[in-house]
Amino acid sequence: MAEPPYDVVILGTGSAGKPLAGELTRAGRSVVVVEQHLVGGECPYLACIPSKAMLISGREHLRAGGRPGTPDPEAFAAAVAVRDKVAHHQDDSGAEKHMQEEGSTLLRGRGRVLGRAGDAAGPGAGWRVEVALTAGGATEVTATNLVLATGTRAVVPPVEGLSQAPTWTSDQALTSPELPRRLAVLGGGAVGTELAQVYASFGSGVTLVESAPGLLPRESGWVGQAVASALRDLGVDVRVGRSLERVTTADGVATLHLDDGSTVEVDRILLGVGRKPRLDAGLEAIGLDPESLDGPVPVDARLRVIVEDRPLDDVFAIGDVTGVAPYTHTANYQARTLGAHLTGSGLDADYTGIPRVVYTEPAVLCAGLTPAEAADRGIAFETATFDARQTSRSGVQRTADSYPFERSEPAGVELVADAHTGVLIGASAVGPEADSWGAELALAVRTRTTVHTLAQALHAFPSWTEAIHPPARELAMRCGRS
Ligand SMILES: Cc1cc2nc3c(=O)[nH]c(=O)nc-3n(C[C@H](O)[C@H](O)[C@H](O)COP(=O)(O)OP(=O)(O)OC[C@H]3O[C@@H](n4cnc5c(N)ncnc54)[C@H](O)[C@@H]3O)c2cc1C
Ligand SMILES: NC(=O)c1ccc[n+]([C@@H]2O[C@H](COP(=O)([O-])OP(=O)(O)OC[C@H]3O[C@@H](n4cnc5c(N)ncnc54)[C@H](O)[C@@H]3O)[C@@H](O)[C@H]2O)c1
Repeated sequence: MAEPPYDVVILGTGSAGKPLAGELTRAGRSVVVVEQHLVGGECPYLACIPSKAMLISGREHLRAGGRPGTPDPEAFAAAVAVRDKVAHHQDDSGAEKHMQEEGSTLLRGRGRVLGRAGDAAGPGAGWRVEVALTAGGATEVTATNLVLATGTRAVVPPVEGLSQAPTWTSDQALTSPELPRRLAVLGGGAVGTELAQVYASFGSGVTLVESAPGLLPRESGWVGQAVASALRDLGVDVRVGRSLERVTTADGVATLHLDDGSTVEVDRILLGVGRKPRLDAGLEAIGLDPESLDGPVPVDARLRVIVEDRPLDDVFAIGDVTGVAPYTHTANYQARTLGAHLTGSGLDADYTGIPRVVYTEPAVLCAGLTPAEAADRGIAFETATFDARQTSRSGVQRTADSYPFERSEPAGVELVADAHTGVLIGASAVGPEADSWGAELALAVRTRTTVHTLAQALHAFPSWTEAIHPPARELAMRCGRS
C-alpha cells in the first residue's frame, strides 16, 4: 500500500528523530517516522536512563552499608526493579502515543531508502523509502525531505575467542537481572567507567581493561586518573595500556589473555569499546557507500548530508549517526537546529562547549578543548588547575558522608584559556555532582566568556562552584583581554 506524500520522512525515533518530528508537526509539516525497534531510541530504555538509575542505586547501596567485594544479589535485584521501572520496562507505547498525538505518522519497521521519487532527479523530486513492517509485509512512503537519524550500534572488537565467550553489550547489561560474581569490562570510556562502578558497588569483582594509557583518554590525563582512583577504591582492578589478545571459555568461565601475559577469569565480559554508526538504511541510494565511508555520515552546519564534497539540499542526518559529540543533548540540539532550518531560516549548528559528562562518583564534566587539543591546534593558551578538596564544601561533604570505607575523593577543576584574549576555550570539572555544578563552565565555554569575567562571578558559599574562582583569577592575571 502506498502512503501519501509527506513533507519529511525520518528514519529512527531516538533522541534525534523523535524531537525533530515534534518540531516539524508543531510547525504544520506532514511527517512520517519509521522505527524498527523502540520508539524513543536507546536513551530511555537501554542507555542513559537505566545506567543513571543503576549508578544512583549503587551509591545508595554503599551509603546504606554495602561492601565492595561482597556481592549483594538482593540489593542488586531491588536496583534492577527501580531501573526497569524508570526504563518503562522497555514499553514504548507512551512514546508512540505521544508522537501520534503530536501529529506524526509512525510506521513500525525497518526503513530503506530506494531513491528519488519519479523520474526526476535533483532537489524537490522527493525520496522513496521502503518500510519492511515489523508486523509483516512492506509499504513505501514518499517525502520531499529525507532525514537519517539511525543512531549507532555497539562495537564488538575482533578478538580471537570473544564470540564464544559470555559477553554483554551495554544494552544487554542494562536489561539483564544478572549480577556477575566476576566481571571484565573492556574499554574505559563512559560506558566502561560508569558500568564498572555500578557492578563494583553491588559487589562484583570487576577488572577494567583499557587499551589507552589512561581511562577516559579523550580528556586531560588527571581526569581519567581521578576516576581510576575512585574505581580502585571500590576494588576495581583497573588495567590501562593493556589489550586483550584472546579469550578462551570453558564451563561458562571466560579467561582473558592480556598482552602482558597475564590472565583474568570472569563470568561475564562487558563490551564498552565504542559504537559505530548504523549505515544500513540504503545509503547507496543517496550516493554514499557505507563500505568506503566506514564512519559517521558527513553533514554540514545545516545538517545536510555531504556527498562528493557537496551538501544535498533535501537529505539530512542528525544524532549519533553524524558522529558529532554522541550524546542525547547533542541529538536534541541537532533536531532543534534542523527543525528551524526546515521550517524557517534557521541557523548554523554551533558545537562549542557541548558538555561531556560521565556520571561516576566523582562525576566528570568537560567542555571545549583539553590542553592537548589546544596545543594540537596551535593555539597559544594558558591553563590553571585547582584541587576542589580545598573548598569548604569538600570539608562539609567529607564529614556528612557515610561511606563505610576510605576514599581518596578526587575532585578538581582545570581551565584552559586563550592566552591572547582570555576567552575560556576549555574546562574540566571532577567531583561530587560535577555533572551539575560544572554546567557553569560549559556555558562559559559556549558563550566565549573570558576568564576576566569568570573571575568576577560570585560563587555561592559553600558550594563546589567555589573551586572555579581560584583558577579563573589566576588565568585573568596571566592572559590578555579581548
Ligand atoms: C550505556 C549508554 C549510556 C549513555 N548515557 C548517556 C547519558 O547519560 N547522557 C547522554 O547525553 N548520552 C548518553 N548516551 C548516548 C545517547 O544514548 C545517544 O547519544 C543518543 O541515544 C543518540 O540518539 P540517536 O537518536 O542518534 O540514536 P538512537 O537513540 O540509537 O536512535 C536511533 C533509532 O533509529 C532506529 N533505526 C535505526 N536504523 C533504522 C532503520 N533503518 N529503520 C528504522 N529505524 C531505524 C533504531 O532502532 C533507534 O531506535 C549513552 C549511551 C550508552 C550506550
Ligand atoms: N554519560 C554519558 O553521556 C555516556 C555514558 C555512556 C555512554 N555514552 C556514549 O556512548 C558511546 C559509547 O561509549 P563507550 O564508552 O563504549 O565508547 P568510547 O569511545 O567513549 O570509549 C571506548 C573506550 O574503549 C577503549 N578501547 C577501544 N578498543 C579497546 C580494546 N580492544 N580493549 C580495551 N579498550 C579498548 C578506547 O580507548 C576508549 O577509551 C559514546 O558515544 C559515549 O559518549 C555517554
